[in-house]
Amino acid sequence: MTADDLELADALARVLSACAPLPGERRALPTARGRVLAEALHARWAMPGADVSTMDGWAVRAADLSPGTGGDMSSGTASTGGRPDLYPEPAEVELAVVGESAAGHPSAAVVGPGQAMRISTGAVLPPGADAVVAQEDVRRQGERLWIDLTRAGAVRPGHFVRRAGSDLAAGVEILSPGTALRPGDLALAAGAGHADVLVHRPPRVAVLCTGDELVDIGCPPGHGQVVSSNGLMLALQAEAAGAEVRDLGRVGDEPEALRRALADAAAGADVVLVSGGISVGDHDLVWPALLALGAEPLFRRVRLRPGRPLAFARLGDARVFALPGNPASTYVGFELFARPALRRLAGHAQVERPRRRVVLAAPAEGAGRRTHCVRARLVDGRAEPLPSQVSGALTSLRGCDLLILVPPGPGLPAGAEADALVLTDPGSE
Ligand SMILES: Nc1nc2c(c(=O)[nH]1)N[C@H]1C(S)=C(S)[C@@H](COP(=O)(O)OP(=O)(O)OC[C@H]3O[C@@H](n4cnc5c(N)ncnc54)[C@H](O)[C@@H]3O)O[C@H]1N2
Ligand code: MOO
Repeated sequence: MTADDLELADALARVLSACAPLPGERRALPTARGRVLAEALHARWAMPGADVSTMDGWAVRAADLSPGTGGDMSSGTASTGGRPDLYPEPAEVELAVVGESAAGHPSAAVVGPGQAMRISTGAVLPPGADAVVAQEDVRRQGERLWIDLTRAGAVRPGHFVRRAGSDLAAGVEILSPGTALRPGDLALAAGAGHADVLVHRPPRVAVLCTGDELVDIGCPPGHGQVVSSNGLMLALQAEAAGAEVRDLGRVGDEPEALRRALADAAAGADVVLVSGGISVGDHDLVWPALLALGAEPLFRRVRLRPGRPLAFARLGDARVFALPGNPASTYVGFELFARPALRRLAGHAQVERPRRRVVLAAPAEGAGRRTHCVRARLVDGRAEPLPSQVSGALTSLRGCDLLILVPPGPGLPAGAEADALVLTDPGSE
């Protein structure tokens, strides 16, 4: 460990200062899910555009249904539980049927005193009417209608009516810049008059694995060989973070080939993710290759386990993350640094994984002067470190829900509290 090793927060700050939201592009709504809005959206019209019924039933004048206001209170037979009642409330009001207002077919006819118009859910309230009675609360015979007041209850103006503009007034802001668009947001944009939106362009990511020992997925490894699983993992992690990924496969530990592969990866990419070859061995050639290509070094190592030899540089327009080849180091390095970079480029306001204070179900080992990023599962609300924490062990990533940030020092006992980054919400996927 050297004085050059950066604290995690400092390293992340350097990463983020090299990333600004990418320019906007217009997208049709069906293709904008998950994208981040680069403009404020306003309602092009009020919603609903007119007073509409919320029930299938009858558009009426509320005054006709209130005793003593002129409706035909035909049968004063309200139930009084068998007792004689000196002032019986009328149980029914009789109205005359006039026309229909159906959804998509507003009626221009006026509902006059003593009249009711057939109306469906979502249909425009006709002129003259100010309330709706549900069809379950009436009886109809030909052109006559009797409203059962004991069932309908107090029918005041606005009863079962959704007022014009009650959802949204015309011109109000409906979605602000920086909103990550979800299906409900896009439905709102559509309803309020938009067919497309200005969203940040997604970051373009190139993934490259290095190492003479690597063989392709599906090939049985020979003696001393390993399957190159990091490329797949990084491509999927980057895709899940909203990036467009170009997987360049693998390149051997040969300087010229590596330089060519890195230059190719950087061309047209916003971010390059390189796995392996970033330690200090004779065959760790990624850093020298980046420097030879003229990359601007931004940091070389971080106080992190797994993932100490994690380097960051700028090569042309691309930000290059040189991630250590051990699978857990690659995984953790992506989560802590590359994912926030991709989210910043994509325009998200919240770039880091949500943090949660967790209680440890078992002890978590410390990593000396480094933060130990312990892979863990969430079990009954407690953080249970996965059995293996070896950076070269793929099993140390199996079912990983959380990255517990064990501070530098001797570690934490069972029952202790620690901050953790939440990777998944168990049961939600
Ligand atoms: N003298 C020192 N040696 C090492 C140090 C150090 O500080 N001084 N750091 C160690 C640490 S910590 C790590 S982490 C590794 C990082 O090494 P590299 O980034 O150079 O990675 P490689 O040597 O290329 O590979 C390490 C390991 O991972 C396997 N690997 C590589 N690529 C893939 C892939 N695409 N898919 C799956 N597995 C991969 C590789 O076979 C090795 O087993 O350096 C330590 N050494
Ligand atoms: O830092 Mo390395 O990633 O511990 O194995």
